[in-house]
Formats: sequence, structure tokens, C-alpha cells
Amino acid sequence: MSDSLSKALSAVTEALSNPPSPVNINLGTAFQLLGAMDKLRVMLEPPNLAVLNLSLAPYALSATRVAQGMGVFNAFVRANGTKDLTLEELDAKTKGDRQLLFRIMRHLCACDIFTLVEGTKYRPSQLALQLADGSPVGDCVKHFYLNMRVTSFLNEYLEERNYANPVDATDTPFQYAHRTKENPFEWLARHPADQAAFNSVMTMNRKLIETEWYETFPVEEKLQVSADRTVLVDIGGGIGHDLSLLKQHFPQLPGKLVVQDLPGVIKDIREPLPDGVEAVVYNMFDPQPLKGAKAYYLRTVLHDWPDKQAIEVLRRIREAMVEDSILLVNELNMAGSNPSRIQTAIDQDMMEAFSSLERTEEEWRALLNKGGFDVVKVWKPAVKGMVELALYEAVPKP
Ligand SMILES: Nc1ncnc2c1ncn2[C@@H]1O[C@H](CSCC[C@H]([NH3+])C(=O)O)[C@@H](O)[C@H]1O
Repeated sequence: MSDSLSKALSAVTEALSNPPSPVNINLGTAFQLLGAMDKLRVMLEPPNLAVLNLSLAPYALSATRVAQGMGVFNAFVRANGTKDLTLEELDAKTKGDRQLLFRIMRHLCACDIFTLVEGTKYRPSQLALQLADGSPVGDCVKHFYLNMRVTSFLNEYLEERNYANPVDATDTPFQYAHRTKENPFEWLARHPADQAAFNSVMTMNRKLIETEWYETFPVEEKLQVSADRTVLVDIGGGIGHDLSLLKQHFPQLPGKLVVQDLPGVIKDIREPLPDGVEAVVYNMFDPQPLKGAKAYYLRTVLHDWPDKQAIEVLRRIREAMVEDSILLVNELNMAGSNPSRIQTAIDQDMMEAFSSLERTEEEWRALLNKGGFDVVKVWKPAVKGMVELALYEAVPKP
């Protein structure tokens, strides 16, 4: 073995035998290390193993989804997560055949989601304990399992269209796979469990971000208004998670905060929003009822739409603005060169769901310009997480 590889092996062995406590793990270092491990894997894996690893991910995801359906993770959480369960004990607490349970658990052990201890008992990993119903991590599996239905039709969709780049929001891989004319938001509105999982996943992606927009953007200086004015409207703001965080961070910020979203999403707001935050049903393609707010804010909303629809949304905002109103667009800046795998996967997700895309800074500037705005400044976080968003501050063109 070459010297550098044996050194890497010793360092990894040492880290594994002497692991840091989870609370002491620095996310930035962890992400860097994970990136390096991915590169190392590519360097070391022979192609026949590499192709298997590439191809195996859907099986782990579907086995995890089946285990959720059978109630496996709920059973471990109800056992307080401290108890290892035998197949018989688990079978008594879950739905379905014992033989199926055995096979699913065998695969999940091979995926390190459980460990088989003393030859007969399943011990849940930290991840397994977060996969029960009602947790954002569990909802993430439900959401991406559902997305696989579209992913599995992508090639057929593209082949029928001679591999043209999808740009039409009314003819998407999602619509092809689901045999529907509805867009994902219309479809989710008719599937409340999937809608709830989607809303929950939207709150979860905060965990991949090191710095929130309001830690970079000078909120108190830029968003000063009288107490009776709306200070910020979060359009497509989901279940109000962004505004709740903003309010926690700036409890004294004067003015009203309003989250707007589609009815199925607003209906799913279960916990009361903080004082001063209101939730309102609104379709962003309709005229904006809240005129003259200081700021109109969109976070990972425009990336769901090709330019044609995104420009419509921007037009509705411009119509509602007064002289000192500003637009704040918080979106992933797709790296111009060597974007990370998570960025390119999100871009493909946008293609599959909406015939949309993740945009580079140049593309965001061009879109805002076409939508009638001048970009005043792009606020970028000093510390980069795994997925980093940039905040575009813009004003209507004169
Ligand atoms: N026509 C529409 N009008 C208002 N909201 C919409 C519309 N179409 C999609 N959305 C919402 O846009 C959001 C996109 S996901 C982003 C949610 C949130 N801003 C966050 O960053 O976490 C979802 O909550 C959708 O329900």
C-alpha cells in the first residue's frame, strides 16, 4: 500500500476508535472530510464496484420507506430507542409478514441503519431513531421516495423529446411520470400526507446551511419601518419557518411579518406562529393583495419555475411595490465550475419536478433583470455550508 494511503488508513482507524462526541463535530470540517472521502472512494474503487455503489442507493431508500410503512422505526422510538429488539419482538410491533420484515431488516443492517448485536437483536443507529413518522428526517425519506417515481421515468420522457432540455412548466417529467396535467404543487394539494412531508422537508434543509440570510444581511438597518407597516412578506414561505426564525433572531423588529402560501400549505401550519407573524393564503401568480410592504422576500421559490413563470411572479411583486420597497431573493447560487453533487442533484430535481433549474449568479442576475429589477447587491455568507444560498437585494428598474 502506498505511504499516503496507509497514513489515511491509520488516521481513519484512529478517528473510528476514538470518535468525537456528536455535539463536538464541527459541520464545516465534517463536510470537508465527507467531500474528501467521496474523492478517495472514487480513486480507490474499481469500476465494477463503483457501478454497483452508484446503482444501490434506490434499494436502500425503498427498503427504508417500506420499514417506515411497516412501522419499524416507530417501534424502536416507542421502545425509547434504548432497547434492542429481536425479530420476534419487532414482528409483534409492526405490520406485515415476519419473513418480509427479516429481509428488509437484513438489508437495513447491511446499510448500517441497524446493527445486528448478539446475533439476534437489532440495534438502531442514530439515523434509524430519526426515521419515525412525524420527524423531518423521516419525511425526507418519504419525499425522496416519491421523487423516485419521477426519476425512474426521466430517460423515457427525455428520449421521447429527443433529449431537449426541459424548459416548459406545462410539460414536465413529473407530469409524464404521474400521468397528470397538474404541477407538483397542485398534485400535493390532493395528497395531504405527501404535502405534509414536503412542507416538513422544506424546514429541514436549514440544517445544511451554516449561515442564515439575516446573519449576513443588515436586517435592522435595511428593514426599519413604522410599527403599523408590513416589514416583510415571505411569498411561498411554506409553514412560516423562515419568519419564525427571523422573529426569534430579531424580536424587536418593528412592523408585521406575513407568510403567504397555497391553501394546502397554510392549512398545515400546526404550531402557532410567533406574535407579529401572520399566515395568509395567496397564489403568487395573482395580483399581490399586500401593497407597499418594505420587503418582498422569496426563498427557494423561483428555482421551482422556468424563466417564463418566474418573470410573472416578479411582475406581481413589482406591481405591489412602493418607492422604498425592496425585493429579496434567497436562492442557491449554482457554482459556475465544479458544483457539488448536492447542487447538481437539486438542479436535476428541479428539472424533473418543474422543467426548471438551479441558476448561477449570472443566470439569477439575468432573470431579475428580465423581470424588471436592478440588483443592488448580492449578499453572500462568509462561511459556506454544504448548500449555500445567496441573497439578491433588488429594486424595480426606474
Ligand atoms: N402559486 C403559488 N403561490 C404561492 N406559493 C406557491 C405557489 N406555488 C408554489 N408555492 C410555494 O412555494 C414554496 C416553494 S418551497 C420553498 C418554501 C420556503 N420558502 C423555504 O425556503 O423553505 C412551497 O411552499 C409552495 O407551496
